[in-house]
Amino acid sequence: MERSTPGALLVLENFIGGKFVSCSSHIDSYDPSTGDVYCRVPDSGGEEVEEAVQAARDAFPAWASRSPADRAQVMNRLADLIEARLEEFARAESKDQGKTVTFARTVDIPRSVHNLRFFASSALHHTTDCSQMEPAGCLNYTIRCPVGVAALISPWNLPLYLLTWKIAPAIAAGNTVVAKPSELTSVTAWMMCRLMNEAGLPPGVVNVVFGSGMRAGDALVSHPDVPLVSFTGSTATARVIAERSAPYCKRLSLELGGKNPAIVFADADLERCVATTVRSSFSNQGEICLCTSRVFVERSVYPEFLRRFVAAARQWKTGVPSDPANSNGALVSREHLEKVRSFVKLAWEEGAQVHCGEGVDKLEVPEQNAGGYYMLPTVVTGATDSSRLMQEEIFGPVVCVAPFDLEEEVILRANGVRYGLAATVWSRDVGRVHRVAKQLQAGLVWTNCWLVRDLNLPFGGMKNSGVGREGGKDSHHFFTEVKTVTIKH
Ligand SMILES: NC(=O)c1ccc[n+]([C@@H]2O[C@H](COP(=O)([O-])OP(=O)(O)OC[C@H]3O[C@@H](n4cnc5c(N)ncnc54)[C@H](O)[C@@H]3O)[C@@H](O)[C@H]2O)c1
Ligand SMILES: N/C(=C\C=C\C=O)C(=O)O
Repeated sequence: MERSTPGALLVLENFIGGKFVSCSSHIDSYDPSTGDVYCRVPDSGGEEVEEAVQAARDAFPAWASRSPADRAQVMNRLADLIEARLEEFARAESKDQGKTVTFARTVDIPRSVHNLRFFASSALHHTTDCSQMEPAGCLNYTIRCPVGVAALISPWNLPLYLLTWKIAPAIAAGNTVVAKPSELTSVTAWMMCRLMNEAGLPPGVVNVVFGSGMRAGDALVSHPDVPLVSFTGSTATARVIAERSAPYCKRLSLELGGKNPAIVFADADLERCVATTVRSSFSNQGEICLCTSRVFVERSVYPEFLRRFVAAARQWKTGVPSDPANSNGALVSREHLEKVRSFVKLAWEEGAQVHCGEGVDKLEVPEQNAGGYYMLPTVVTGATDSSRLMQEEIFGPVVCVAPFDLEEEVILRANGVRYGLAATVWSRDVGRVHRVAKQLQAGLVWTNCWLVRDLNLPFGGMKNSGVGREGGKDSHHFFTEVKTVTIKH
């Protein structure tokens, strides 16, 4: 059972039309590092969503008619205000999500600031198409217009980072939005709302409705006045959203789960490869959609890789999120911890080998954190390609390692899952890198690195990992309608 913290709890309110509006019912939110309730999140439903959509509709004409430069100025002010409170945001993100303060301070919050600045600036540089038709004497050109009220739904793993990844391109293009963050991690979105008026954002341009997917989320995606939904989350939820949106033919962007392979060829720089693969497998407790979940290693270097990898995984310290010595904090919730643990249990039951972590090493946390949702980085070998461990998204600090013999074989095995989000290839042979990258079914392929991101380039997944792409031009296209104008001169 979760324990309850005595004393005053943080109580969040919805942000609608530039004002905080209280809600009559709430959902408890837990501090994953202790298991204590520390915050109450509005349990919004149809009524609150209706109010927010109305506010966004009212604000749309004026915001859409502002120049991109004008909109960029407001967005940059919001970025500055968040940046000035970086430490406060980082600590709140850590307490809400379980991640280390170091990770929030160096990744989540700087990246949220960057999202706002990047999309503010990139909106100033988009061009449209133009063509002349001779001898008809016609000039054709395109115009891009904002779509209207955008529904933005985000998950719990990178709360402010993924929310700003959607809010920034949506409002930069002139849309107004109703956002719904995950009910598990709502605090930094609420903190950002507290800065919106000061940044000069007109009331109703950004509205945030907090609550569960089943109530607030469902009301939002099925609202007839919301023509566009950008969703990041699980594939299962995406299917429900697609069904609920279908009667209205809504425009959808779906950024979903992954089962990302890393492929290590014998000529790889093993030292760098091991260090980066430990990071790609376990960063943020393995709770990043881009985390490595399956590592295929060419047989001649497999024993050496495994020895070094297990040793490095043991060095990836797990514990209290505020301690700078720790690389990992706690998983987001008790339910999620149990789910991730169940995969390791399955590994034991199926006769796979667990080399370190869960069930092998001892995790030590102070007495006051005993109720927290901690789990050590866990390395498994001997799982078959068709096993649930090798097929299903685990989304926690568990990685499977397996040997391979041939290039063609490993491509087939890497592609042999329903997902297709990201892959990593380790080799010094440029020809091979190009050949393999081309054949991998993944929206992103990193070679000799991981998580290097240029926001100008498309981001998204193939197969069950998503529909559409976001980033730079792709986000601009998603958040605008294009129209062709023909003039006979
Ligand atoms: N591809 C990416 O960019 C990316 C990034 C981060 C996370 N993810 C994926 O997200 C998943 C983990 O996040 P999660 O557990 O929060 O996902 P989730 O699908 O359970 O929830 C995501 C969001 O959708 C809302 N939601 C749930 N049911 C809904 C419904 N019926 N209608 C509308 N909204 C609903 C939730 O409240 C939450 O805000 C993993 O699968 C992970 O891979 C993908
Ligand atoms: N959207 C991005 C990352 C998503 C991570 C998922 O957990 C990004 O880097 O732009």
